Amino acid sequence: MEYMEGIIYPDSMLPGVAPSKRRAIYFSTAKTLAAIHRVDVNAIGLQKYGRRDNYCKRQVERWEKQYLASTGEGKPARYQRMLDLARWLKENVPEEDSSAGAGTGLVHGDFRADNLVFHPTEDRVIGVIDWELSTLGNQMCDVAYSCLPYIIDATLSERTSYGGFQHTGIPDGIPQLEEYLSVYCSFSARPWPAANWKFYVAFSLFRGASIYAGVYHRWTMGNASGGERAKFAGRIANTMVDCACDFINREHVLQKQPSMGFQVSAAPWQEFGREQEGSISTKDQGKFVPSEKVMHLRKKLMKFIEDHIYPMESEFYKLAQSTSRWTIHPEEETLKALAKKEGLWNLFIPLDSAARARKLLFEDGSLVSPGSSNDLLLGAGLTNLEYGYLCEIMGRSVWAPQIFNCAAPDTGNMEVLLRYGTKEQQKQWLVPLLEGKIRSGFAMTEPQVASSDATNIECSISRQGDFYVINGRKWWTSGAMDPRCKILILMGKTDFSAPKHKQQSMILVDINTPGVQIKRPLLVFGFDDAPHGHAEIVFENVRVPVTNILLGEGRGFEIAQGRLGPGRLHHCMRLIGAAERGMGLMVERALSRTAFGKRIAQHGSFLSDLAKCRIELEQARLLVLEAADQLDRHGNKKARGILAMAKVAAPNMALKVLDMAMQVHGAAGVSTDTVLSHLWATARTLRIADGPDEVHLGTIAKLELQRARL
Ligand SMILES: Cc1cc2nc3c(=O)[nH]c(=O)nc-3n(C[C@H](O)[C@H](O)[C@H](O)COP(=O)(O)OP(=O)(O)OC[C@H]3O[C@@H](n4cnc5c(N)ncnc54)[C@H](O)[C@@H]3O)c2cc1C
Repeated sequence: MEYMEGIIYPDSMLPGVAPSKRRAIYFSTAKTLAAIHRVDVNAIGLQKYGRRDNYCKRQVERWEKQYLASTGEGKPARYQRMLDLARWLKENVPEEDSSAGAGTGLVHGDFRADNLVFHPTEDRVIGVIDWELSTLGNQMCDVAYSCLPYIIDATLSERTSYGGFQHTGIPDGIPQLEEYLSVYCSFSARPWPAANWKFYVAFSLFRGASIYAGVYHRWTMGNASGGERAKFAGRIANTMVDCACDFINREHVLQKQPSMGFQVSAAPWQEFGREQEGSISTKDQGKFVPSEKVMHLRKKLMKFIEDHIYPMESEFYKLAQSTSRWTIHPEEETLKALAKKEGLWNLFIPLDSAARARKLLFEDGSLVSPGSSNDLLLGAGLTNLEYGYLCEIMGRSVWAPQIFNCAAPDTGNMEVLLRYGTKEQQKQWLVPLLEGKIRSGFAMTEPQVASSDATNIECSISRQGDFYVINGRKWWTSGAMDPRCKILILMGKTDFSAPKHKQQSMILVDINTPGVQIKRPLLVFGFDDAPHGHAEIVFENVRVPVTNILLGEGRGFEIAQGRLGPGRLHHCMRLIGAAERGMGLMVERALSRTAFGKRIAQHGSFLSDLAKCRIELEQARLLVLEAADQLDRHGNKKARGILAMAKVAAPNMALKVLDMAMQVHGAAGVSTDTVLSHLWATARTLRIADGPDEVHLGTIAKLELQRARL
């Protein structure tokens, strides 16, 4: 046991808690119970903690005895229906109770809302208290007991009705009983409990009644621990008995199968796992089967995002919509430190680029980055294909990539410095970028010319002695509004008279150089993407040292090719993740919302649209993985056709899936109350940014025609 700082929700209706949080709280409760039930008691030395078999039989006898001891002559009145109930229970103990096999193990014994401690800011259980009644035995008793709020409201107070959610209506956001049970079944790998549900619920009410009868008895003697509220315990005890008797007499208590379009199969845990991972698995053999190492990182990333980033999203948005929007949320830096500690850092760096930087920067031992191992700074030694499986996960939240130091445009800029930077340029700019201490921008696009054709760029870079002087206007320089942005890679012309593809150069510009004027942040469908932003910037007689040129004058196109290949693919990978998130939210909504008498998930039109989304998503994923594989094996130039295909397919697919997800959410979908609209807006820009669709389609068609001519 240890002290845990957290929240306890004493009322299972969760008054004052937002609906989305209520849902998360209930699902976390179900997962926690499943986790307790999955504990291998032998492995932790608890095999002798109790007898596993005949748990219910023994429990009914024990609680009947307790009841008899708390009621009768000279004590509170004994209720005949309670004794009838005990008899019914003894006669109806499920057969499975007599064995010590599946479904038996660690039992908490008092698993209810106010025995759970939740994280102070995230909706997940961090502690389970009050293990006084724990033992080994039939775990379905815990499950039914945890479902009692649906059947009865047993809070101690003076009321006439004690109906549970099934009587009063489910508070907004709290899942249906069926959903709650499905989550439990999925996470515990237990079959759907319909067969003996009547018994387990009746037993839970019986046990509750016996406990309350004891509380009431102690109150009559003046020593109840619950204070004055204990005076209501007698009445609740009898209400529980009545409720159990009614329950037993009901024809239907739980659907035979979980409906709502999902089936709990023989191995629901595995099913759930597969769903969570999309089509990715290491179990099979084939071309796109990630290694154990990659799968390990993937799971770690997923957990990190679920545990640390999803719960912070609304906080990040709140700051980004406030008057302090252009500042960094302190938690962002904390999470970066945590990600680094967990080895989830700079994963985008391809093997070959890491090798060059390692040689230039670290081999002579002159440069050791304080607090971080050099190997960590240069990523995990992954190929583009391997990174594909990970980058996808980061795409699920617009806030995630930067936490792992894998956000655009920093990744592309680091890639340029890794591949083409001199030792001095690397020391000055690459190292702090790798460490996540500064951020960067890429300034190519100009408002006055069609910038999808970079030969149009007009910004001039002219040499004057030991300096280059830069004049021009750029816009959509992403990340330049970020207070941590210190360096820009600028593309401009060093020689207007040279052959078309030799006029351009790239140069490093310290954002604080005199003459760099940030004019305004641009908005994407109203999103300014604070605190990073997309800036319009004027460069007026900006003087930078000649040593800031990258690779040499006239080499801008050469660098652009190197920068854009992996960078483009990273966008595609993230779009797969954004679409996966959309799918998840869409399904969750469709399963929980009722329109015209049935769940949205039960309407035929939804099912066919959902299936089509899944088909398109899987198609796009395969294309993206294939492109990454070809990039690894053949390089940028040879892989340009498939890269172009992925770049067209991924945003179009993501837009379709996210649009459908928004549709299922109704008006909420187009609001900023869900992440969908922001993910959609970002996906829409990627039909333009990093080259419009038409340019990529042109590349694909050109290659196709060339092939026909060969
Ligand atoms: C959110 C966002 C972030 C961005 N971040 C950056 C950044 O960090 N740095 C940066 O430099 N730029 C950035 N950009 C700019 C982006 O790269 C350019 O918008 C893109 O290259 C297109 O250039 P353009 O806007 O000048 O469109 P134009 O070149 O004017 O093209 C407009 C349209 O013309 C059509 N077209 C163009 N070429 C063809 C063709 N060959 N065949 C048929 N039709 C064609 C297409 O429909 C195209 O959409 C960003 C843009 C957005 C929206």
